[in-house]
Amino acid sequence: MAEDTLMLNISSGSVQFNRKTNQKHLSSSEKWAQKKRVAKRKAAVEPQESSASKQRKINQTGQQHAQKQTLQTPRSPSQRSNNRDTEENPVQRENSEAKSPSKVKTFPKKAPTEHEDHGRPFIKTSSLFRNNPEIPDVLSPAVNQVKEKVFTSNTFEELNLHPHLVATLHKVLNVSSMTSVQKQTIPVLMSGKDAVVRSQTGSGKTLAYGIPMVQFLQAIQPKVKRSDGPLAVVIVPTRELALQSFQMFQKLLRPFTWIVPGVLMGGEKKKAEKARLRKGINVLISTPGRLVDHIKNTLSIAFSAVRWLILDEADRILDLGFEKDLTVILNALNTAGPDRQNVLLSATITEGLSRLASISMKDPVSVHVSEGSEETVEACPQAAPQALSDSYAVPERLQQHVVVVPSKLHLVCLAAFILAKCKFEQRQKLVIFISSCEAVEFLLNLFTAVLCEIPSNTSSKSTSCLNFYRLHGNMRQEERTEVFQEFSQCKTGILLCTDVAARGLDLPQVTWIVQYNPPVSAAEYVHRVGRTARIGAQGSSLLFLTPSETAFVDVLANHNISLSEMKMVDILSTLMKDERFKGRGKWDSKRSADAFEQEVRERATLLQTDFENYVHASNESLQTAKSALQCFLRAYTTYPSSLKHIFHIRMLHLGHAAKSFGLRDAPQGLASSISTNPANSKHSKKAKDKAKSPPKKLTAKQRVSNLMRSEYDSGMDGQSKAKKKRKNKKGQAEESTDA
Ligand SMILES: Nc1ncnc2c1ncn2[C@@H]1O[C@H](COP(=O)(O)OP(=O)(O)OP(=O)(O)O)[C@@H](O)[C@H]1O
Repeated sequence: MAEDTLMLNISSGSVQFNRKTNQKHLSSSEKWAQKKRVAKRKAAVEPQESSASKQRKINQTGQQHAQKQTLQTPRSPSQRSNNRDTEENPVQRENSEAKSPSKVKTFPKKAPTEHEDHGRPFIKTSSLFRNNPEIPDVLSPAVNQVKEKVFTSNTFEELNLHPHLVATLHKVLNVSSMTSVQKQTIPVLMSGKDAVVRSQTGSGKTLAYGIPMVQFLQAIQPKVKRSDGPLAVVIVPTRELALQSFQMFQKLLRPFTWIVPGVLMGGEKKKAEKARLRKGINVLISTPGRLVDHIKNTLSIAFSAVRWLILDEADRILDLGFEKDLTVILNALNTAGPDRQNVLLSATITEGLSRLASISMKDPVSVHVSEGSEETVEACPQAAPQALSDSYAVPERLQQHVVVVPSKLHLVCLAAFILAKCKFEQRQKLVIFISSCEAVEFLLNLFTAVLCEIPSNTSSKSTSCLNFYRLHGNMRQEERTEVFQEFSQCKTGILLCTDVAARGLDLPQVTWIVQYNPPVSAAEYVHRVGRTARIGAQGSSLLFLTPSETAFVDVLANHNISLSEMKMVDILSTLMKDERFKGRGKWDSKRSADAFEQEVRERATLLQTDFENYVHASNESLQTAKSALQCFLRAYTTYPSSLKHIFHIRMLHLGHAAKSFGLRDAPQGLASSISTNPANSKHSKKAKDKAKSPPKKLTAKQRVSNLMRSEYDSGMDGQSKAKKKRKNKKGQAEESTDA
């Protein structure tokens, strides 16, 4: 750790060193330090068995030198005992390090070495492969995976639909036979009943409600007019999903030009939306918060004609603490309208959903698709959703993997995986889930700079195949829409995103889903992986876990989800194909397995060095990395209490987590800044005062909700009260000027 601190100290002076230019000025102690760094780096990339004797020698020399240093600058007992990387109580450890500025002064500034083979400005990367927790074998328990048949042999002609609607399905939407969920849901909805629909991701739920709704609307006599206002209201949790559903309705309604669809969503100009509402929208698709905003502030919105209410991804809408918004919406609909049909849909039915069903529906029919029970349509089973909540169906052709990676190696492992798929394979489209907007931004910049760099000293092909995109709640709406459309259309690319993209999005031809940060629940796991293997297609997913998180595999098994293990070393060995990360020695493929592994480690270390050099090259990139780390840690504190035994901040090693953000050490004061208990923060008077007052306790649900709200700040319509107040005032002003 002492060396790490030294490096932080060097870089905080924003100095880029070059061995060639600095070497002749080195003093003997500097030369010694340099030798030690080279030796340590060598040891770091060698297999542990073969490097043992070398390591002993280094340790002996190091001990002698350490004695000298101790004489120069006294060190605290806690520092002495913490000199070794340890997994124990990392928060305490980080605090004790933060309190010891003397450690920083222990070493004179050193000229770092340059990597001999590739001319990288090289400072030093502490060993990636030492002091990591042991990687346990992951035994995914055998489960009876729930299977749902996607397609049926039944055609839409059998449903007695308007011929133009059938023609549109064939010609515009390219669909001919019904999926199982459509076969079961459409007749129920055409008979006028309410329904709770659960079927696996990518099984065609949108058309399952879209078709009967359009059939109903086109048949209304006299014909629907714009001035009738909304006859159908569709609520979805994210803006992208709102846009996607709107586009689907645009297609479906093509032959019925008198029925007008419209979308309302956060981030769009309210004034323009008000104008559209005044003109008249018959099928209104909206995110919850924005609809509530219009209910409160737009005079021209009226629900007297509403006959359909659809809550898509209904469990998510409830999860996010949108209950209040939903109550406002339901009250507005109930007081104004005639009888209407209510439909709730999701691939994951939770306790919350059945609660929602009870507040908003009348004798709902439960449609549940699963193998061997294609005809399972039960009337009024209020208890059924609860009973179903234990097992989730995932697409049959989805290959699910898990890889256990120590925190320190997370970054290089993800990078190696991206290179494996997008540089060395063809036509791969990846979606990578990350827990915070800041970390998405950070990784985008880092990967674009380091992985897409075209090396000047090799003749290797351009890495232009690495097409990075990003999607998260802190982006401007126009940018979000643009990225969503572009990524939908691209043949190959990598989307780095938060959970804003987890639900409902139908992104064509996605081949891999990577969960770089684990999801907050088994249900969210199901929705994330559901962005691939849609509508009977093939797809794969990879879940990253640290050694301390492997019990999450059992949580998934409890929902009948089984994963197969991928080995970290197999992912890292992709680096053997990339000449940019070639190690010191000449690599010969005929050499032993040990030598191969050593070369892999060396290359991984070089890649990590590149990341760290990029991060430490400027104060700006350093700050970005630090704040991304902080957001990652904050997100980590928000796992629900039922998963705290697996995902607890106390189980994280902050120094190792820092490595996964290209930082050479955990930033000072990190533990106190992310601590949920103010009593842990001993640095400021304010914090001490705070500690005296009892901490404000939030429930797990509130914490998740808060995180999600900030995550989806605009995307999920989650707005702070103050912001809402301001907006409401502005909205009222707009409304009065409009009117
Ligand atoms: N009968 C069909 N035949 C062929 N393709 C279909 C059919 N019905 C829907 N699709 C297509 O399947 C894809 C997935 O549909 P949809 O987005 O409605 O799935 P979903 O069940 O709502 O998924 P999620 O749970 O992830 O929201 C879409 O591209 C849609 O156009």
